[in-house]
Amino acid sequence: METHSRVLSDSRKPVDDGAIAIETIGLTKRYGKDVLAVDDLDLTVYEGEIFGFLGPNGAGKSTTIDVIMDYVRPSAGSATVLGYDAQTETREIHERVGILPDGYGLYDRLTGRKHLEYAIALKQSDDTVDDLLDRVGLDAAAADRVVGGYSKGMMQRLALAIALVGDPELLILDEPSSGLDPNGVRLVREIARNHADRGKTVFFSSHILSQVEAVCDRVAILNRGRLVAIDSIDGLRDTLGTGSTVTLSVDAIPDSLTLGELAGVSDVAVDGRTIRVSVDEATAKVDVIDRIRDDGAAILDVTIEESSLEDLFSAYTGDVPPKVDASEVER
Ligand SMILES: Nc1ncnc2c1ncn2[C@@H]1O[C@H](COP(=O)(O)OP(=O)(O)OP(=O)(O)O)[C@@H](O)[C@H]1O
Repeated sequence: METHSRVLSDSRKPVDDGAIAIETIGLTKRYGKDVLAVDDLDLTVYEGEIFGFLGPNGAGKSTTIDVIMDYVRPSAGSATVLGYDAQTETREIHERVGILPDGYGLYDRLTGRKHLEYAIALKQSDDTVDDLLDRVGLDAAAADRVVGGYSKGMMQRLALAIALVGDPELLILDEPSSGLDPNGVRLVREIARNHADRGKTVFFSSHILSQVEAVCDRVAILNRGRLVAIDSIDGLRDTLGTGSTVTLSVDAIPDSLTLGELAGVSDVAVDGRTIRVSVDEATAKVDVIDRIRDDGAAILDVTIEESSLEDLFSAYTGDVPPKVDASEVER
């Protein structure tokens, strides 16, 4: 398989290259001699974007976030957040950023309410606890219990509420959907959209493509510490031709099936009264449906399966991403 070692060009920059929310230049982080967690990363995120930061486990996403929040120091390169230097103007950054970290950092013996009260005091915000609870779907009774008894989903909702305190200019979400049920996943998306609709920035880090693609304007793909692509999801799919599969049930297979002639169609397979069509251009999906009707078949059902993150990763890196054993990672 072809390996894309260069960073593909960005086909969907905001029309008006507005103010910059996050910028890293040559950012590099080594742990000891052997681990190169982030490797010469140049990244620009614009204000008002929902920016997806995608990569398999161990790609360096959390380390990048750790550097831009000054939780760890880079080995080389620099980062700015909202125009402030990540290393020398940390206070200014922390006042303006809300972060949902990977791993909750919550205290078992404190109630959810106490956590929020502390966060509100720290940010000197006029938010109310009840309003924040409401935004993340935690009820008041749950908030009065200690966090030690919370489910993973409840902890994630509480951590999200803490990130929202003070209505930050930049919201950093590191694997925000972990532990959440589908309603919680939807809630994260709504919160991200609502934030961006009000001109604020969301940096959404995840290894799950479906969650990123549903909400992000642009994405960067990180692999083994290196930026391998930065574009919209559709742009990535189009560039790579990893495309989607359209599966159609029809009343009868037409005598002359002319789908193979369509631009953007790479493969057609027929099984009984099911037609499976691989397309490598987003616009070809609708053309496939039109053409089958023109060929004389009635369509009874259609499903569309987009290429998975694994397909995209494989296309960019030429191999399956490495899995990192959590026990190997000292935090
Ligand atoms: N404190 C540390 N000491 C040593 N190595 C580390 C440390 N933190 C991270 N690493 C290593 O750096 C690399 C990048 O890890 P990082 O956690 O940034 O990746 P990630 O993309 O966020 O993945 P995940 O989603 O699994 O957290 C991995 O190889 C990891 O083992």
